[in-house]
Amino acid sequence: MTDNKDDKTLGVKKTLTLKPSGVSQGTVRQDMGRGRTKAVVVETRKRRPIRPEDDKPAFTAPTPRAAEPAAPAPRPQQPNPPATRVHQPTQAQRPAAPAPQQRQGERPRGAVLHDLSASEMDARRRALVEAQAREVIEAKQRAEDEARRQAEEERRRLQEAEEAARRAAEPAPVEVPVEEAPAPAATPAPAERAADARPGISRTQPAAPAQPVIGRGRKAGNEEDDDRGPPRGAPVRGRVAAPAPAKAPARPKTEDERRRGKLTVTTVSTDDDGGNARGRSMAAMRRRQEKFRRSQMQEPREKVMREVTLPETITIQELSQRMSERAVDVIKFLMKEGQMMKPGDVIDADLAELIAVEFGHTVKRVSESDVEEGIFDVVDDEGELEPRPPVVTIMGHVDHGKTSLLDAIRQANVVAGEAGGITQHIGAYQVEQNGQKITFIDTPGHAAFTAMRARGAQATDIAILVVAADDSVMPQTIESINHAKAAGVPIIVAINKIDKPTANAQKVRTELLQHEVFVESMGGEVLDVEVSAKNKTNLDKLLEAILLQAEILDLKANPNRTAEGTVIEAQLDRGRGAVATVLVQKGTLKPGQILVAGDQWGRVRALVTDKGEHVKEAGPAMPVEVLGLSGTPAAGDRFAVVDSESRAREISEYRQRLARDKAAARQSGSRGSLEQMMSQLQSSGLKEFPLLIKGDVQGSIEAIAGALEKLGTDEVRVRIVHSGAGAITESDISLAEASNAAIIGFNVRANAQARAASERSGIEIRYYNIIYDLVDDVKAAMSGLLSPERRETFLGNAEILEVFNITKIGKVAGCRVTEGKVERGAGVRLLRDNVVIHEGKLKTLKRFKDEVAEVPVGQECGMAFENYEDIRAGDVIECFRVEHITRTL
Ligand SMILES: Nc1nc2c(ncn2[C@@H]2O[C@H](COP(=O)(O)OP(=O)(O)OP(=O)(O)O)[C@@H](O)[C@H]2O)c(=O)[nH]1
Repeated sequence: MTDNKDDKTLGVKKTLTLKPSGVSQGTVRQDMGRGRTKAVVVETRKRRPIRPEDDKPAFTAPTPRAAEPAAPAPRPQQPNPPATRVHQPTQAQRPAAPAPQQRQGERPRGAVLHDLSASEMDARRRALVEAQAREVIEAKQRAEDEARRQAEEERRRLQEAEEAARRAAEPAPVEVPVEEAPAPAATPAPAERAADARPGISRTQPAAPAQPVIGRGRKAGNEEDDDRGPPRGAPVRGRVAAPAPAKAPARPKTEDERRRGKLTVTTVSTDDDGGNARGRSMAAMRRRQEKFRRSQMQEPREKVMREVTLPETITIQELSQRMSERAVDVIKFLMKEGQMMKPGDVIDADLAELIAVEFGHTVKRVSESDVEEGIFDVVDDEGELEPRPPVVTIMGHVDHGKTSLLDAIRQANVVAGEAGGITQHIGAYQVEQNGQKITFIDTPGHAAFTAMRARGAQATDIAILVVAADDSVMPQTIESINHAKAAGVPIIVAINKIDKPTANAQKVRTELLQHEVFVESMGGEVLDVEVSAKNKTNLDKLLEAILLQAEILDLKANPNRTAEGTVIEAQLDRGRGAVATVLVQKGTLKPGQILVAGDQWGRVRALVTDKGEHVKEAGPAMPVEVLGLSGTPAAGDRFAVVDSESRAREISEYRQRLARDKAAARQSGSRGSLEQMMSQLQSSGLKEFPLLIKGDVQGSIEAIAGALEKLGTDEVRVRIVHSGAGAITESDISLAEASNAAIIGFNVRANAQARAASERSGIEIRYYNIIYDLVDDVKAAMSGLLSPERRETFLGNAEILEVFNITKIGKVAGCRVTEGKVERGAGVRLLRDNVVIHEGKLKTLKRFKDEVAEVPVGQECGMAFENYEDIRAGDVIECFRVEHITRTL
């Protein structure tokens, strides 16, 4: 059926399709079997020009054109057909071959044509021409669409199947020897002609696989030859099929091939992307997208220029924040400059300015002390001032009766409660006389407290100089006079112990003259009162003298403003945290306010008076305990209320830096443990050795510092590089390391990081709980008489998780060993907030029900102390071993 139709068409087309060249192309539909068909674009190249003699018409055509394609194409010889390289042979092509034979039999039709008139013939011809032209165009269009669709499908399939699909596709080409249609005379159907127009495909395609085997250049050359060389109709099948298809994509196309745009499944699948993109995988696509995204992200943001306020020192983090830059960028910049730093590192203003300018900002350098501006020494209007109680400090030589006198006044017996009779803690309290309040600051009289006394004098309005009538003026009496005079504080002389038979008040007055203290009875203005603390004699007179003096001083303050004052003492209280005894000097302090005290800050949690009462406010000249600070400030530090936490933090950070700088400034070049320093003292004649003292309360530290200072001679003395209340921290170790100081812990312990740091740096930490032991040790060392060393080895720490009350045994701590190990028989200490609560021995060490010799880290155990039961969950049990080693220098 199809054949007949073709025949008919061919017969007509023969007269219409004379093409100038030997190349034509089109699409043919191929039967794929099982009802599937596929359109394939083919190209047919005719090698030999059509010779006129071949076009012998079978019948006489009325038009010249009819004569052209008449020659029946001799069927091409089988060995030499020009191969139409098509992936699948087209069925449509095959019928083309027998066409000439069939045309032979059409002669009768031609005879009929002769009977038609010329006009009829022309009309028919035109109609045919037009019909065919339409058909050709439509067929071409369909063929192109189909080819595109097929190509797209194929490409997609091939991409998915990658190499495997390609391999399957490449070797498959079926070489269809296309009959050498002798001329346009063959006049194939339009679709066929389109397909025939691409015969070259078949010839070039096979060349590709062969190439990698021998050599690209030579092979390519051969192919070129083959393309042109073989006689018309010569089959190229052998060359086509042979090559390894896997290598095909690697073969570069020849220029000729590109120009011709030959189409194979492979080229169809690749050419859409220009051929090169064929191998691009999804991963590559994703990488490309990712790269693009990154490049987008890395685009510089729009810069916002800022004026960055720079203090003298600043952390990188803070600087970054002020510049609104990322700290990591600042660190990167510093890395480029060869400096490895962390966000928390402190840099000086010069470097900070360099960085800020580099990041495109301007800087405004300020003095660090600016942060305190407007906080302290705020001047009040005269009209706002109200009378306030006087603040009195009692000063004098040791044992002249200062505490006794204060006790007598306060009607409380503090002396009896003091360890060794020495006042170690400074207190402050208020008493009332005739309805008027007087604030007393209890500065201990021991020589060790010299420094504290000096500070106390600054906070006070009136100094009571206690001089024992039986002892008269002594060195510390003179020192006290000097401090009071330096502070511009008026003195009231209390001549104590007048009850004693050896008392000589007049001698005291006379001797005071030598130190420019002129009492009233000697023609001066200094009030003097003869008292007996023991018998409470003339205490009223003393208080009246104080009030009289206060009246002369006309003491006033504005209670209606933010509070400001001085820290009298501070300590780390077990359970209450940091507790600071402060003296409010201006304004009124209230709970909830934010306080900066020294280098510490905090929100006031509670205010407690000297009598233990919680109060809602503390006005001028009122001493009060403040709870809620982040740490313990130093005695003598000034405090003030600020409006925000950030301000408080800023000020406290500034003050911490200031303290660090001061400490660093004090550091010396010497280095070593206590023994090393002592040996250095002896061998090199070193004049001083540095110590860092940490204690449980400020008072103890002052006592230790004073005692150690007192040991000093013209040749050698102790230099305290730093002292403070609280646990020994890593920063203490680094300071000790920098200044080569030994560390003394008085009733405190080093935390884990500090211990590790001390081991690393070889800084010795000595623990004491009795001042005299400490002083004796240092004294012995200073005089070169070293007793056997008591070396303590830290074994481990265990945290108390729970406390059990067991009948007959008592309290047992359920613990987990958090560090090292715990040994039975070793020494143990109970630590609460790193402060030693108890030191002793273990009564029991159990794992489950069994008594064990030791418990390693990570395990849980039960522990109970000998003769001690005040244990709480959260406490830490420190386990240590003690060795006594004879010292050798
Ligand atoms: N006879 C007599 N003895 C007194 C009097 N006042 C104090 N004492 C004694 O003097 C000794 C020292 O008294 P303290 O009050 O501790 O003297 P202090 O100046 O506070 O001493 P430190 O705290 O060590 O600086 C004690 O033994 C008191 O009993 C007094 O008025 N008469």
